[in-house]
Amino acid sequence: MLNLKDAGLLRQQCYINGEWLDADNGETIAVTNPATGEVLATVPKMGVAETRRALQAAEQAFKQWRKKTAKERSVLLRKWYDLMMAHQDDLATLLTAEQGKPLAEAKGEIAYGASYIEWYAEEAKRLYGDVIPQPANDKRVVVIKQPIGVCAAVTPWNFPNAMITRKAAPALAAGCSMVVKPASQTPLSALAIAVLAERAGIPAGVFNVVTGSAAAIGGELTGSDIVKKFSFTGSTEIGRQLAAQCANTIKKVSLELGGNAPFIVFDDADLDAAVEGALISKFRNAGQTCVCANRIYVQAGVYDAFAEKFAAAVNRLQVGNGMEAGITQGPLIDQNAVLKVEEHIADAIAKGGKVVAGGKRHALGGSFFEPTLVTGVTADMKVAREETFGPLAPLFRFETEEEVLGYANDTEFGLASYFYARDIGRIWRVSEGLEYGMVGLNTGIISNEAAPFGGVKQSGLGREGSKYGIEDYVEIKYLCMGGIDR
Ligand SMILES: NC(=O)c1ccc[n+]([C@@H]2O[C@H](COP(=O)([O-])OP(=O)(O)OC[C@H]3O[C@@H](n4cnc5c(N)ncnc54)[C@H](O)[C@@H]3O)[C@@H](O)[C@H]2O)c1
Ligand SMILES: O=C[C@H](O)CS(=O)(=O)O
Repeated sequence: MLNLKDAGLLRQQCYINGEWLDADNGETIAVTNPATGEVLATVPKMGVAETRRALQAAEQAFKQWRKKTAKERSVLLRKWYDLMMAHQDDLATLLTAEQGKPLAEAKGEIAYGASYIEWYAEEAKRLYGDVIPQPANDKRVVVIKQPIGVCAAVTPWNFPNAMITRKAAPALAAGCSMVVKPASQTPLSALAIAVLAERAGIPAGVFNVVTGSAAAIGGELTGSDIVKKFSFTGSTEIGRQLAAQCANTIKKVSLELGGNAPFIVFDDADLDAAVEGALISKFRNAGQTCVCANRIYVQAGVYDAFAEKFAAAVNRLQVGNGMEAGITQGPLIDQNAVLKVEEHIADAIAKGGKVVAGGKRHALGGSFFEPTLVTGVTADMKVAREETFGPLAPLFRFETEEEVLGYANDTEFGLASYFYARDIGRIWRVSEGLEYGMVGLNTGIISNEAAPFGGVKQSGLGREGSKYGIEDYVEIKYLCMGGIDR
């Protein structure tokens, strides 16, 4: 079982209005370790009634939470951050156990998730309004920002800590309260975040976690008029559905959805740096991140050299249980994820692709899969249009800058993109030409709390992180004062 220094971080109940509760009917959902298949714990299978009570608690708590000064909220968020970092090892152990990523990556996610709480503990005090030069001498115009109200969040399994704090931190900093539904595969990280919120002194009802039936809970979160802001991170398919469910109550909606990131290597790139960047962008979390390189385009003049170097690097990846030292790739989340990777590999081979590394399920069995590199990939293959969300690196060859920009932008997605080059003119032309919310230039890792993370096209709406990320949690109101000249 889990060897936690602080056993209190492992919770098997939901956190609603400051209480730890079972489902009304006592039903539970098992949480399993994707590396071993063992059952780690169970969590409540809650539904509409419990979710409604959580929203009512959040509504009541909002009334007092919004009245705290920004500085008072900032102090509590900072305590939450300090506790998260103090318990980084235990939180990482819980995360690796339920999600599978290597422990080093899990520790990195805890620090990354905590950094959003740290950032918004500071940003809370800088949520400024405006004084607008009066349009007439008898008037004065002032803009103020007020918390939007009760917020709801639905989050994915691949980053079970950071995808929650990236929403809860700006929400609470702005003076809002929140109800979170984590993915059923990875609820333990969410409940541990709630433990630390409670210990930090964040008042009952301000932060709530409900686990259970996604459709039932999601239906209440998107349908209830108590919820003024709905934030979703997950697939584009589900995001469309939930955004539509929010329409009846005209909620403010933010969506962090699927990606299909191009990773472009030009012939003036630093090839070793490009190999390093492609490796981490593609294989972080076993390829299960929304910003993973999904298509790797290499200019013809350096294609063979890059392919050789990259194949050697892919073959050095170590597959195994993320709890073990030296492991750099854990299991995929489930068998469906394995089937998706196999489907993309088979399709690529059938249409002329060549497997030069990996290519099949790992000898460890279960949902372990060999890190895979396929060359000779073309635009007619599934891997060019669909998000693989697994350890498959497809190499495409291109000749010109104009050609590769056309390939890169030929998708309904627009989240992350990457390219390696050193010519300053090319850097500006390609950066401005890529139709994505984020561009990684000579780096494969772009995510941080100071930057506005988000996508365009069908990769989402809104931004998370940075000064921009808190704006989705406030309403702007202007005061027009007359009679000033009397
Ligand atoms: N843009 C980003 O920041 C970002 C971050 C992480 C993951 N993602 C995307 O998420 C996907 C993988 O995550 P996933 O498999 O958890 O996605 P998913 O859409 O299947 O599930 C996401 C969340 O939605 C819930 N959900 C599913 N169906 C629902 C319904 N009918 N009603 C209410 N809730 C429902 C799930 O329980 C989970 O909590 C990938 O497409 C990935 O690109 C995007
Ligand atoms: O998978 C989606 C996450 O947003 C990835 S990241 O850790 O923020 O880059």
